[in-house]
Formats: sequence, C-alpha cells, structure tokens
Amino acid sequence: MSWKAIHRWLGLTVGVLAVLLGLTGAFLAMDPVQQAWEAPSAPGALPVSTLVQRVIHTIPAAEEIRRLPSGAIAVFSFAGDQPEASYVNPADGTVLGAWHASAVPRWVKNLHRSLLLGDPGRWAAAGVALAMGLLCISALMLLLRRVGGWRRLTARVRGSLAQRIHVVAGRVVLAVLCLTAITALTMSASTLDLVALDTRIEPEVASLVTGRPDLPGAQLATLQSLMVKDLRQLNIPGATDPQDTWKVVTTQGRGWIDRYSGQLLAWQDATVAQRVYDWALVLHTGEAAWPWAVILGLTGASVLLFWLSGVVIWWQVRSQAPHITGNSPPTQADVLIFVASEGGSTWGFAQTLHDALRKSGHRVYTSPLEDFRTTASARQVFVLAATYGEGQAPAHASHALKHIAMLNAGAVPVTVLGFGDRLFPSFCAYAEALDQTLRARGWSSLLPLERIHQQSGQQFARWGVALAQALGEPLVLEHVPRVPATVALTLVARQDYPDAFGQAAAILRFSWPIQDLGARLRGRGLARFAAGDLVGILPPGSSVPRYYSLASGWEDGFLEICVRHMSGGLCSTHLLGLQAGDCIAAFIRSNSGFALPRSRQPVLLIGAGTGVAPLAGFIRRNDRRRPMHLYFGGRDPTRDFYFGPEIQGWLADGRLTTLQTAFSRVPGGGYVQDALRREAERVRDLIAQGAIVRVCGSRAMAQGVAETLDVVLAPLRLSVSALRAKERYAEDVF
Ligand SMILES: Cc1cc2nc3c(=O)[nH]c(=O)nc-3n(C[C@H](O)[C@H](O)[C@H](O)COP(=O)(O)O)c2cc1C
Repeated sequence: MSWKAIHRWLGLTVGVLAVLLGLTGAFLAMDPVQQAWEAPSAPGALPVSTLVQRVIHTIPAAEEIRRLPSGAIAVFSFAGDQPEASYVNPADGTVLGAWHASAVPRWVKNLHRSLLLGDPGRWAAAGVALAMGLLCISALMLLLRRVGGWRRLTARVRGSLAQRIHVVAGRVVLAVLCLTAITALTMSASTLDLVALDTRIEPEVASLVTGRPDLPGAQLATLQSLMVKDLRQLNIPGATDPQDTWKVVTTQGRGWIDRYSGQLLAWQDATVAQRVYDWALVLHTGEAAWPWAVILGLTGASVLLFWLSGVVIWWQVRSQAPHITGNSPPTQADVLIFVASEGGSTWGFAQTLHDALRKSGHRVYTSPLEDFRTTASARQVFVLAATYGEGQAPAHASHALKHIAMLNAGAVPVTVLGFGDRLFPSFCAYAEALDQTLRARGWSSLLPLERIHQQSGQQFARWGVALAQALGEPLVLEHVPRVPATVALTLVARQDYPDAFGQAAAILRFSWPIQDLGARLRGRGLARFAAGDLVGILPPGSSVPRYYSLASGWEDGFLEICVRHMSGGLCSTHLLGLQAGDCIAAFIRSNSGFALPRSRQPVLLIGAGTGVAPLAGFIRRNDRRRPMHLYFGGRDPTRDFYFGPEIQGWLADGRLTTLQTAFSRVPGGGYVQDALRREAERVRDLIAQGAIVRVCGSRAMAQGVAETLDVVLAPLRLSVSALRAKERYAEDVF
C-alpha cells in the first residue's frame, strides 16, 4: 500500500475520531493555562521544609500538600467531615482560594481518554493515536515527495486553496502532532496495563513511638534538602495515628519519614517506566509549562482544519480523476492499458482505444501507469505515456519507470505509444525510456514504439490501422479529443511591438474572473500560477492547446504573456488580434521544474526574444532582492527589447542586480552567447557561489547557450549536464 493510500484512508476513516480527540485535547490544554493564571507557582529554589512550615501555619489541619503540574501549591484538609482543597501562596502560606480537581468538566477528560466508553474506549483512543502517528509519517513522506526532498521542505506550495492549507498547516504542526501521538501511545501503554509503571510493593513502615513530640516539618532534614520544584506530593502524618509517617513523592522517587526522629525510614527510586511516563505526561498535556500547553491546544484544534481540508482534497481528486467507462476487473481482462498523463488528454486516447477493443470483443482494464502489472488473463498490454518537463514522466507516474525496471519480463507483449510535442528537445523521451526499459528487461511488443505529435488524431488512427493488422481484427481508432476545462480570461492591456522584424509581437495582460471561496477550496476555476508556469490557450475552432510561458504570478493580480506572431499560426494570430475586453479560453499547466527554488543563491537568467517573459516574471517578484543577473538577447533594442522599460526600472530598484544585453542586428552586436563569453569570469564566479541558471528562448538559442556555458565552466570542472543533475539548470524552450 502506498503512503498516499495509507494517508487517504486513515484520514477518511479515523479522521473524525482524530478531530474529536484533537478538539477535546485543545480544550484540556486550557487547564494548565488557567491554573497558571489562578495561582502563582512556587519558586523552584524554595525548600519543602519552609513550604510545610508556612502551610501548616495557615492551615493547621492540612493533610496533604500537592505541587500541581503548573507549579501552584494545593493543600488538602478536612473541616469536620468536609474535605477541602485550596491554593496556597507559597511565599507566605496565605490561602488564595478553593481548588477544584479540575476546572475542566470531567467528562471532557473522559471523552478524550476513553470516548466515554471505559476500557474499550481507551483501546479505541490508543488506536486513534496510532493512526495519528501513521498519518504524520505518511504526511511527511508525501510532503517530501511533493516538494522534492528535505532541502525543499519550505518550497512554495501549489494547488487549490484546500491543498495549500493542508500542506502549509502540516509543515507548521507536523512535528508537534507526531509527538502528541507518540506520547499518547506511551501513556496508553500504561493505562491499558501493557506496561507496569511500578510493580514494587510499598514498604511496611511506622514511626517509632518514643513519647517525644512530633518533629516540626521545618526541622526534617529530608525536606530541608528537597526543593519545591522536585516535589510532587507530601502527606502529613495524621493526629489520630501515632505510628503514621510523613510520605514524600518527588520526581526521583518516594520516601517515608519518622514523625518523631525525622529519620528517612525507606526510599524507593522512581522506575524507568515511571520517568518515561512522567515525560510523556508533561509533553502530552503541557502541564509543566503553559506556553507549551498553548502550542498543544492550537495543534489539537488544527486537526479539524486538516480533516476538513483533507476531505475537500479527496473529493476534488476524486471528481477530477479520469474515469474510464466500461472497465473490466483486471483479473478478468485480456487487454490491459496503462496511462501516464499530466494534462489528461492521453486518457482520452486511452478511452478511445479501450472502447474500440471492447467493441471487437475484448475485456479491457485501463489504469494509471503506476499500477503497471500483468495478470494471468492478460494477452496484450498497452502503455500510453505523455512526456513532461525535460523528457520526464507526468507527476503521478514519477516512480513507474523504476518499478517497471525491477519487474521480471512476462510472456505478454507490452506495446508503448508515446505522446509528446516535437517542439520540445526531448520528444516523447519518457515513452522512449519506458520502451527501452521494457525491452531491456526482456518484454516483447506487438508493435514498435510510436510517437504521437501534438495529440494528432490522424497519427493515432494510423497507429490503429497497424494495430488492427497485428491483432488481425477490424479495429478503428477514431479519436475525438477532449477539451480541457478552461476559464475565460479577459484582455485588459497590451503593449505592441509592431516592428519586430516582420513578425509583430505583443505583451498581453489578462484578468481572470473572481472565484468564490468554495471554488477556490476545491481548485475550480483558474489554478494558481507562478511566473514560469504555462498558460494553455485554446484558439477558437481548435481542441489542441498552445502553451505560453507566464511573465507574471498570481500575486501580481494579472496574467501576462509575450506573444510573437508565427506565420500561419492559429493561436498567435488569434491572440495578436485581440482587443481590450476580448476573452480567451485558457487553463494553467504548472512547470515546476523551471520554477525558482526559494533560497538566497544568486540566479542567472538567460533569455532571448519573447523567451524573456518568464524571466521578467521572476525579477518582478524579487521583492527580497535576491541577486539576479539577466542576459538578454534580441535583434534591435528599438524593436524587440521586450519588457525593456520595466527591466530598466527593476535594475534601478534593485530587483535586478545586473543586466547584459546582446543585439544581433546592430553594428558590432552579437548573441546572448557572446555576452556570456564576454562575462565568463563573472559567470564562473556566480556559478562557484552556487548560482542557479534558467534559460528561456528558442531551441537553437538554448543549445548555443549550453555549449557556451560548457566552455565557460570548464575551468571549474563543471558542465551544464552536471548543473542539470543538481537541479541548478533548467530550460524552457519553444
Ligand atoms: C510543461 C510541458 C512540458 C512538456 N514537455 C515535453 C517534452 O519534454 N517532450 C515532449 O515530447 N512533449 C512535451 N510536452 C508535450 C506533452 O507531452 C503533450 O502535449 C502530451 O500530448 C500531453 O499529454 P497529457 O495531456 O495526457 O498530459 C510538454 C508539455 C507541457 C505542457
């Protein structure tokens, strides 16, 4: 079972009880705070003998003195038949007021400890604590996987409002929740008699009656050397029983003292189990320190927040998960289809294949690629995989390749169909990696690897013809593409560059519709985005989105892109024809590999042409004035210096540290690579300081930059591929 499944199912099943224990725990945590408020605590260095003297002076009938976990002193006595308990000021022994066993209704404590169900309830509460511990561990695993390791634990969180609340709150209180679960289990082990705290019998001791009067408490040597901070409880010998003794309980153990001679008659050290229990009690209840109790209280209350946001996330994921209609149980299916998809379009192709195979009489099971396996009934397996990042797997399938590489080959052929885009340097690289791994492990295939460019229905249909021939069945793959859920963005401003060498360009700024809280919680509407992410735009009459890098983040309050006209380009023509107030259909695709990690390390931004857009977005958000160095390449500063005035402004206000430009169509000009060569010394310095590099522009430019940097970095024995491996170098190319 995966960590995700453990987290999800424990959260959904035990979650309600965890909320109950969390809220009652938060309520109980008020107790130490209230006690600290009601009575001053005894000074730690006060000897117990002095305390006894003062208490007996004020309450001669005192029978027991207890130091409450808050540090306050409570004295128990009898007035006639009536038991009395009072707070006493340890400074002078004056009575401060009546002490109640707990101001908190007893049943809240019972509810917290045993759900008001006695022993079975205690077992249930322990079970919830165990589940809570597992929830914490699985949460940590998921968090680490999501952000990409310990070093990125504080990285920006993406997703719907519910997801962000869940993760951000988790980062804050996870450790305390985990500690609470462990201490609860420790205490439960004792309450449920799984561990005995002390199996020793109390010694039979009695004061030796000699006719002498009682020695006053102030003169008892044991109490003189005992400080109040170490006292738990002190029983004063009763007037009616001459053999009665003093009994003192401390953090170290317990002892019995002769009332006439003051001699210590017996002593028992606290057991290890007792000490562990005491620590667990203090950490779980916060009784020794009210500030800790406040932290515990807030943490307990946060369980409700986790549960609510967790349920919303679960519902959101469920409703957004691809649903394949007509899925057969895997054990009965003769065809298995496994899918790796980020944007969902590959699922549409999988459904078409699924339906066509069913139509020709097969029983088909379709599932995400991370479930890859074969069954006894399977005769054919198909893997439909999209490629993301720089030739990587879609996020949900990030571990699938490793899993497949560990499997022994089966007799069933496994055929891979890749989905990608030739505009990316690593076209269908993930599908290729899957295919190579399968072949290397010895799996056969019905058809060689095929790569589908830009979700082409025709290419898919052609592959269907080859498949039909190989299967010897009349199979037809007619794919009607699924259109991704889009939001209408309104153009609010545009800045034109009409003279950008025959290809008009513009910076377009859009607004998005206001979303209510419910929609934001569930991640409906426009997803949150950061500079460097992509906006997918569906031009009218097309179901294939075109992607543009974002030059702004959600916090900027607008969505900005830089578009250059491509001759015959459906989308760029549409975008450049927009007027203020016109709308486009768009959605967000995250590009987390290109995002800047949060750190103070310098950043080298290298961009050419409209590729400067995401880099401009990074600089715009650089409120913390992290060192950022921009290398911009264009043709002519008067014609295609996109974001030029803003860049100069950022340079002036410190968001941008340095700017190097290279324009190719001016006398003595050159390319951005030339600027890098010119600045080789500084580039090396920055890289040696741990700088991270982001490159955005055309494929040819990115290639040229990588080659130049390899030469520049050679004296450091570093290369672009070494930086890439350390996630210090990323490209966004088009
Ligand atoms: C951010 C991003 C990165 C991509 N990277 C690659 C890539 O490296 N290689 C490739 O061939 N296709 C790449 N593509 C194209 C997708 O693989 C292609 O559009 C695919 O059909 C999407 O399938 P899906 O909607 O099921 O995720 C990328 C697309 C996006 C949005």
